[in-house]
Amino acid sequence: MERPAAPYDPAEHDPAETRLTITSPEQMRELGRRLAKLLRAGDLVMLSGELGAGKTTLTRGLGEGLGVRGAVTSPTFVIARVHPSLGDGPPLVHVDAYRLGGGLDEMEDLDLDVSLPDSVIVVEWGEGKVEELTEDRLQVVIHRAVGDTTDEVRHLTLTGLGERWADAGLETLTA
Ligand SMILES: Nc1ncnc2c1ncn2[C@@H]1O[C@H](COP(=O)(O)OP(=O)(O)OP(=O)(O)O)[C@@H](O)[C@H]1O
Ligand SMILES: [Mg+2]
Repeated sequence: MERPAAPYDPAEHDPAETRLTITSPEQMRELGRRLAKLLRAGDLVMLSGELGAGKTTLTRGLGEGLGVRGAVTSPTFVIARVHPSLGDGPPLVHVDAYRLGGGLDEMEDLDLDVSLPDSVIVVEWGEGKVEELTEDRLQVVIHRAVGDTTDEVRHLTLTGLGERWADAGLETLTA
């Protein structure tokens, strides 16, 4: 008799971590297009980094790579925007959690008319607010060189948490 596989225990695994340096907005967008190829329905991507770090620029590339309708812009007047797929892929739900005070409950109340498990969800400013959506998530932290505001260099750390990301090929993004 075959033994059932042991359940995945996050405590026994190091999170998958990949570091990257990006030198222009175009390259950030290109990274988004490539990262999109690793994403699938149900994925949660959390983007952190200060104002102007490039979170929305990266999301624009994600939208292009996923082949969704509508240009990704800063959701200034809305908390979340749904971009349906132009093909048969998952929709992109782009959330700006900056003004999402109460966290997830509020997000469920947004009445997005989309099934979150069937979507790729990308959240800006989501720390402490959306983690409970899923144990598996990809955290992207964007650091900007301090002091030089004209610098286009960004340092990224991508951390894949949970079984979903254990073997997802994040390291291929550095190539
Ligand atoms: N390497 C880079 N990657 C991304 N954006 C860059 C880069 N270099 C310069 N920029 C510029 O920085 C700005 C990033 O803006 P963006 O809206 O993507 O940031 P954000 O992190 O979403 O900010 P916010 O917190 O206000 O939502 C753009 O004007 C972009 O042209
Ligand atoms: Mg933004």
